Amino acid sequence: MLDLKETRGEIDRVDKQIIELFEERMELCKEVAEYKLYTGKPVLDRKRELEKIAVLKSMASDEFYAHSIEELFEQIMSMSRKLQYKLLTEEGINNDIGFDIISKLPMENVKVVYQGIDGAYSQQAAMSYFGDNATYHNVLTFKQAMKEVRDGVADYAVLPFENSTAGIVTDVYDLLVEFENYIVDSFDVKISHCLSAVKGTTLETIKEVYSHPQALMQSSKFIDEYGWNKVNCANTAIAAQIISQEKDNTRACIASKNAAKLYGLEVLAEDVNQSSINTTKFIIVSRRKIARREANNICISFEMPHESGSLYTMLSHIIYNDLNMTRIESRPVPGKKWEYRFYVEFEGKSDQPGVVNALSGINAEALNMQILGNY
Ligand SMILES: C=C(O[C@@H]1C=C(C(=O)O)C=C[C@H]1O)C(=O)O
Repeated sequence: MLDLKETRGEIDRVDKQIIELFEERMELCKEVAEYKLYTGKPVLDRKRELEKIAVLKSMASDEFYAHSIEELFEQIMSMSRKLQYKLLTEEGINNDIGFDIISKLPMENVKVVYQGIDGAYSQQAAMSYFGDNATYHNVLTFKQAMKEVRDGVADYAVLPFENSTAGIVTDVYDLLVEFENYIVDSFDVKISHCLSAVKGTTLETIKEVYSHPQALMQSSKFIDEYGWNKVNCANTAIAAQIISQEKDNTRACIASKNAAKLYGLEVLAEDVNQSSINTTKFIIVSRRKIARREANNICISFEMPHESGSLYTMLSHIIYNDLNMTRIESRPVPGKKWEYRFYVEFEGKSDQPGVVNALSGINAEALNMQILGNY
């Protein structure tokens, strides 16, 4: 029988050679990086990589090894690119992610826009964040809020980003890519929904419930128990306004207690959301590319070639630079069937070397990378 210790000793000897050769290869890659630094040639040369892989695979003695060699060299070349991004970053290339670092968001006499009407949760969120020294106005769509921020009509928009029960607010995710505005802060608001209707309505007379799709989802258990139809509205407060105008006791709405009061409705049931920890994360959006000094979250979006392993390759930049990923979401790419845009959030600051390395790597290797904010 073979001696395990002896064979392992042989493996150790081979591994030492692999390390020496790997380091020798990486030193050569540094020379390539230097060449690229002077010529401005991009780090990634996928054509060269594919040619190399084909040649290396043809040197393998069987199919199994050919496959392993492909994986191994994909990794080795990925390491070599990461080293090159790091060197270019150290030389000041790709360093300027362009955020102005500020100590505090300007809050005095600012114009704040929210979606919905009086009594909307977004209004409540906006007022709790900016307080009495801001002026507030509302628009009917998230897109209009984004436009007003872009055009300077408003300094900030306060938009819902994600709910702990119903998940992400997909329209807001899409708009963050469509508009060149930036997330500058985020905060949580505890949400408690009420079922409200005009006087004379009871749980027995109701047939339809009006609200925003998110609020309907968050209260679906309660609504479905009674078998009521759900009717989508642009906003919970708009739903309350419609119910108060229609004066029809087959209809009710899901909205805040505050909205019920504002539109003269009676509250028939409180806290109808299925989760008692129902919370919505709101974001503050600005057209200025600013980041608070203590901001420690970065959100990016990118698309990728439709190839096996491409998401893995993108995320490897985050892992390699020791960054803690806190969110990953995907949305369909407009006009492209079954292709997705990814949204990745990780901890870090825009001027941190590891962040700069990761962003330059993803920017070079993904399609349409955008930094959505450092908040
Ligand atoms: C080293 C280079 O940079 C990258 C890494 C490669 C490698 O490690 O072999 C090949 C092509 C480039 O994507 C190069 O351009 O030669």
